[in-house]
Amino acid sequence: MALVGVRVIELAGLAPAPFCGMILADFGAKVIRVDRTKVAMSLDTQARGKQSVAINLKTSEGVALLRKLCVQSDVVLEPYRKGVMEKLGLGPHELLKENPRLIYARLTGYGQSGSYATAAGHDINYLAMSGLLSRLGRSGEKPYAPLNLLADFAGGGLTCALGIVLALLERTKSGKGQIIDASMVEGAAYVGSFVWKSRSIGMWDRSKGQNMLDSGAPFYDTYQTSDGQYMAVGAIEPQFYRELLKGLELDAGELPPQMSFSDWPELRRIFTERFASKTQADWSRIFDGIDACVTPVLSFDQVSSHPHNQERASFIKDSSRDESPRPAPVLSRTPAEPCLTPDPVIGEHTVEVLEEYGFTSAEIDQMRAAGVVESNAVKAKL
Ligand SMILES: CCCCCCCCCCCC[C@H](C)C(=O)SCCNC(=O)CCNC(=O)[C@H](O)C(C)(C)COP(=O)(O)OP(=O)(O)OC[C@H]1O[C@@H](n2cnc3c(N)ncnc32)[C@H](O)[C@@H]1OP(=O)(O)O
Repeated sequence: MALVGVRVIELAGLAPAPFCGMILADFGAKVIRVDRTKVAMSLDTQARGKQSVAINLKTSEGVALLRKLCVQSDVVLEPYRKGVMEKLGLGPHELLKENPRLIYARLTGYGQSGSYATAAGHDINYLAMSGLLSRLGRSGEKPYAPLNLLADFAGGGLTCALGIVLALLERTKSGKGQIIDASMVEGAAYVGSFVWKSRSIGMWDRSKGQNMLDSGAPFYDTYQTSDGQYMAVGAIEPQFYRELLKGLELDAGELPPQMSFSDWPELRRIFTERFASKTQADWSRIFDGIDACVTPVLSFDQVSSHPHNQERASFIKDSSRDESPRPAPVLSRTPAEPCLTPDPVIGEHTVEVLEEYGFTSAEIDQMRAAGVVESNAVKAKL
């Protein structure tokens, strides 16, 4: 795997940093999540392949321990509000002094500077501040956040993982680490570069929900089928649009032109009526093999049994038979090998990791007795 040999210390966070850590683990990094002590259970649902060490950072010994782990690693990934790590004496400048090769990734909403830097927030706030949220949603309706995918994951976790991999690559030349300031506002805005930059060709001249790709166009939308399912239509180019009409058994000569904005409501009405006349399975059969850019909107239950996804093994099952997406993209020589065993319980690997980082059994026992660290065994399932 591409990242074998890379050691990552991930401070436990809510959603974006865990995803970033999981990407690194999927591609071979050893990712050690630092959890709090005295916590009933972890909220990290993206812990695949990680180890867990539980440290009480409200003790000076806990902070000293974390410092040792960080300076003997390649990457630190921290998801806290600006200033939290500095308050602990674990800011990047201190740690980089001890380990100049360290890559110190800071994944926050607003970044490390600016007047919002210390403000709390969540995906929807970051998306709002990126400008993108103002463009999302149907015409005449309020802006709509597409789950917490854009800021937390695309602009946050994924962009931060890119930053870490870039810094690792650069380190092979310079021998030096660096600090990564990953702001989810900026990451989301960057993911939205197409929207920003395609304004110059008039793609977004109309208001929200009335443009080609924001649910304005009838040929780029979803339609309900007679069994209450949906089909997705993305027939933008004229040759695919022609095939769409063919599949729907509509006569182009009797319809308004594809690009006539004023006729879009009427076209949508016709498509809606047509799609409502057959089931999703019927439409899938009709459009399979036609280059019309029409596909079923698959539910989580349907997705892994769809022949295409099955043929590519795009979804995997872990040892509990829980299904999730296989890591992407696929690398030809060094693909990801996602761990299929259960996620770690908090403190499951405390002893193992501390031993690996050079602590003696006596030191570990002493820290456990003093409540600096906690180690927990996996409960047997009856
Ligand atoms: C009913 C509610 C249940 C909740 C269930 C939740 C289920 C999961 C749902 C996921 C939802 C995801 C949502 C939509 C998101 O958008 S997640 C993205 C959130 N934003 C970010 O990550 C941006 C960067 N982070 C932040 O801005 C802030 O961390 C935050 C998310 C607003 C949370 O703020 P807050 O709780 O005040 O924490 P922070 O200021 O970061 O300080 C953390 C404090 O914790 C301490 N800490 C850390 N590790 C340890 C440890 N091992 N042991 C002891 N203490 C620890 C730190 O030292 C720090 O303490 P202090 O400096 O406050 O004294």
